[in-house]
Amino acid sequence: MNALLDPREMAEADARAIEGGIAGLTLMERAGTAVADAAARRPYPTRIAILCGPGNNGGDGLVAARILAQRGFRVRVALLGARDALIGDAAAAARRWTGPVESAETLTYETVDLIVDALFGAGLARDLEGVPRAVVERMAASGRPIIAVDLPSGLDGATGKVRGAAAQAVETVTFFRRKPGHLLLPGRALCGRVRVADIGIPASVLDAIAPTCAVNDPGAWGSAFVLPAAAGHKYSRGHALVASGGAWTAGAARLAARGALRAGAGLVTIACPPDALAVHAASYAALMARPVGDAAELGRLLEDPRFTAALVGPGLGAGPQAQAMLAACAGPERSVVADADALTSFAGDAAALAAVLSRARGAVVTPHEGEFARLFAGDDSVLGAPSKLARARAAAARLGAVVVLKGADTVVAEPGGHATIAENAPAFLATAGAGDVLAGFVCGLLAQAMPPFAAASAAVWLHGEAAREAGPGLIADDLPEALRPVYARLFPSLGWTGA
Ligand SMILES: NC(=O)C1=CN([C@@H]2O[C@H](COP(=O)(O)OP(=O)(O)OC[C@H]3O[C@@H](n4cnc5c(N)ncnc54)[C@H](O)[C@@H]3O)[C@@H](O)[C@H]2O)[C@@H](O)CC1
Ligand SMILES: Nc1ncnc2c1ncn2[C@@H]1O[C@H](COP(=O)(O)OP(=O)(O)O)[C@@H](O)[C@H]1O
Ligand SMILES: [K+]
Repeated sequence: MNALLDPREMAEADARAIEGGIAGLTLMERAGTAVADAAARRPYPTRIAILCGPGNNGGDGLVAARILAQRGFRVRVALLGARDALIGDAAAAARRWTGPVESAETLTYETVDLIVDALFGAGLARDLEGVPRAVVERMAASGRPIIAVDLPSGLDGATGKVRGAAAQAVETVTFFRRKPGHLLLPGRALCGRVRVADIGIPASVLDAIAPTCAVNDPGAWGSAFVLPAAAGHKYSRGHALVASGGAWTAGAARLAARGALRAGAGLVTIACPPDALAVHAASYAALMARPVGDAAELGRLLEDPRFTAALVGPGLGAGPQAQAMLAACAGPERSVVADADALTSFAGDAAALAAVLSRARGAVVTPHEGEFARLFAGDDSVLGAPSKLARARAAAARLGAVVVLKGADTVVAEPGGHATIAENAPAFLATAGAGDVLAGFVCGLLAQAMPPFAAASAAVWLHGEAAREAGPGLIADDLPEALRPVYARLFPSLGWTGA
């Protein structure tokens, strides 16, 4: 698992490494060396200004300054605050810097080729105001390339939000593990390229910290991924049901159904109003279609226990009918995915949605920000949570279900607080129907009995990879097809031998 550490967990990792016998100053020396290496690799960075803050982030900058000066670069150090106010390891790093120290407040950039931003890192405690904010804003306005130490100063490592001001970096050097703020927008965009430097903190410190947030990649869910078994048959791979709207809005369900089938469900049936039957039956040979007039008929169809997962929402139309369809799908034998109109049907009434979902074997909801805001309207403890990560976690706890909060930085969270953050979705994935395919991927994985949190995370990652595979210009129809080469790479990496 590729853990992401919030600043509190990172401080604990530092502390545990120090308890284990690695001096804090040694960690700082390695951190500063990694920053110096990154600066030295930039094209022609002969004149480097290093802006150092009052804490250990500034200490890293002072170490980098010394090393770069030793390597022959023309280095200027500019400090925010008084030199004799530095304490601990940062004070020790300052003693090892024998050159002049300017004031960050008055620094000018005419003769600077590269800036190292070592003002604030994990210790950012409040919004930047006054002098620190002005320093960051002038640095940002200088137009010079900036290498950020740990985080662009002013960026909150836990939330990915800018607290007052932050300067766009071309590169960010962080230590040991990335933080949620490196992946959550706007943080991800502000960091530029992120390098993770090994500063000698042993990975074993993570056993005690037990981080609950991870990068969404196969390391987060690969062990739960269900590979086709030699002795399997189509029913053992699960039967997914996708509820469709009428003939005019049937495309959404078709995209989802095709996604579920490509994701590996053994069978996929579209349940649709009779007027849409012809369009579904004629569209895609591998899909089955069954006419279902209302929720009661859907319930009767689902008396067949071989239906292992159901998706309700895409193209369905919001209202009591969609609520009843979702309720008909939620049973102890079956996992459900509630998307789109199924979520809007419960606008402002998340408790009612939670009650329905609680009857399902497993439940995943897949809102985009608009659906999320509608569903939790009036619930400030969810909508007012400090980050996208915190909102998704609060929503998952409220619903007792896995929440996929979509966007360029899709967060998947489960009620216990575990979460993944995606970083592989290309911007061209924002296209009509892409969300329907994603819901279908989730449903297809749930149908194969993959646990909901793993299934939802895997679906989001696969969706991003499929988009990359399809490339710019993609439309939603391309996504299910593009899953095949993604699976062709993924399966062997998970130990599948083709048997
Ligand atoms: N031993 C360790 O803990 C290590 C820490 N490292 C570095 O240390 C950093 C964390 O150091 P610190 O915990 O000292 O924190 P920072 O150096 O990030 O910031 C803390 C300082 O900034 C001040 N401050 C916070 N918010 C402010 C605001 N809005 N306006 C004005 N002043 C503000 C605080 O009063 C404090 O003086 C990491 O980001 C990393 O760069 C690395 O050297 C690796 C080892
Ligand atoms: N800027 C972006 N970069 C990458 N992926 C994005 C971006 N914006 C949206 N997405 C993804 O595109 C999909 C859009 O889904 P959704 O909003 O439900 O659209 P639709 O209802 O048209 O299918 C989601 O998976 C979302 O995560
Ligand atoms: K910084």
